[in-house]
Amino acid sequence: MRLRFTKMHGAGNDFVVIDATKQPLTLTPEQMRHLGDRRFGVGCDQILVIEPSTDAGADFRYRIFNNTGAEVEHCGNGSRCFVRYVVDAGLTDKREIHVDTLNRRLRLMLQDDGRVTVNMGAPVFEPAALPFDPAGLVPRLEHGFELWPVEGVELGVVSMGNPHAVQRVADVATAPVATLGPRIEGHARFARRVNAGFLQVLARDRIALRVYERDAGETLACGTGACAAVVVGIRAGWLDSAVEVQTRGGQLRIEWAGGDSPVLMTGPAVKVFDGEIEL
Ligand SMILES: N[C@@H](CCC[C@H](N)C(=O)O)C(=O)O
Repeated sequence: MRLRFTKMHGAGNDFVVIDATKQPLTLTPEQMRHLGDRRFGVGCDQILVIEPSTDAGADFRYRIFNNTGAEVEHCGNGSRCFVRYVVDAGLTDKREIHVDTLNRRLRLMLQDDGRVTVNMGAPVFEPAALPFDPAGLVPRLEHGFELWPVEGVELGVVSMGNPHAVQRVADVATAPVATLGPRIEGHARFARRVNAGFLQVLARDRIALRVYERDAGETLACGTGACAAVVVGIRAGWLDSAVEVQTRGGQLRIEWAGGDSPVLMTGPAVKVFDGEIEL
């Protein structure tokens, strides 16, 4: 099969985007892995498949697969690329788009400067939502927020639709992302594994962040990871309600008013090239 695709990135988190709005497409996990392979395939962190909506309230449905072929619930940087793609491909003339993912409906807005703002929904802090098993652990409370001792560090756990465990570090440049990241990602307390964030507070409105993503390993940016880090930082009393997040691949802006209010994420979405590959 010859497959047409578009390569895109959001702050360096890169995607193979596939338009399945006109005809259904099913790729095997092996085909996904081939697409994701940076030497033998195209190369990407995630694969995004855009489908027609199955619900009257949404404009599209989009599915997200890590480059291992595993389907996941949410991808912040990918959702911005999704909007850029459907607008540039003429699949919609709207600037405010509603899309269904595996477990959330997102509202996304294309800004005049080309950046995209995504209403990411509300964070969920209950350990069961990740799921995270805290049995036998005694958390340290920081401004009333639970930081859980796991692998010798303190983790704030939060679901943004997908699972995140965030730790504060003194310096992201020297943080043990490559060694500790996989240990947290695959820790037995996270039954569906977890994205491991390393957060450095630079000021009350500015952080630096690295994320060791579930399946994909460290990426240049993680949108849901940025949301998770900021909401953990706000709940722990380290951050104000609007924060610039410096990732290794670019800058994201995250806003959260607390409680049940949604997290807003604004950032870039860039097309790299169109291509075709034999699968
Ligand atoms: N890069 C993404 C997150 C992709 C999914 C993640 N690796 C998971 O397994 O949950 C983002 O920008 O949010």
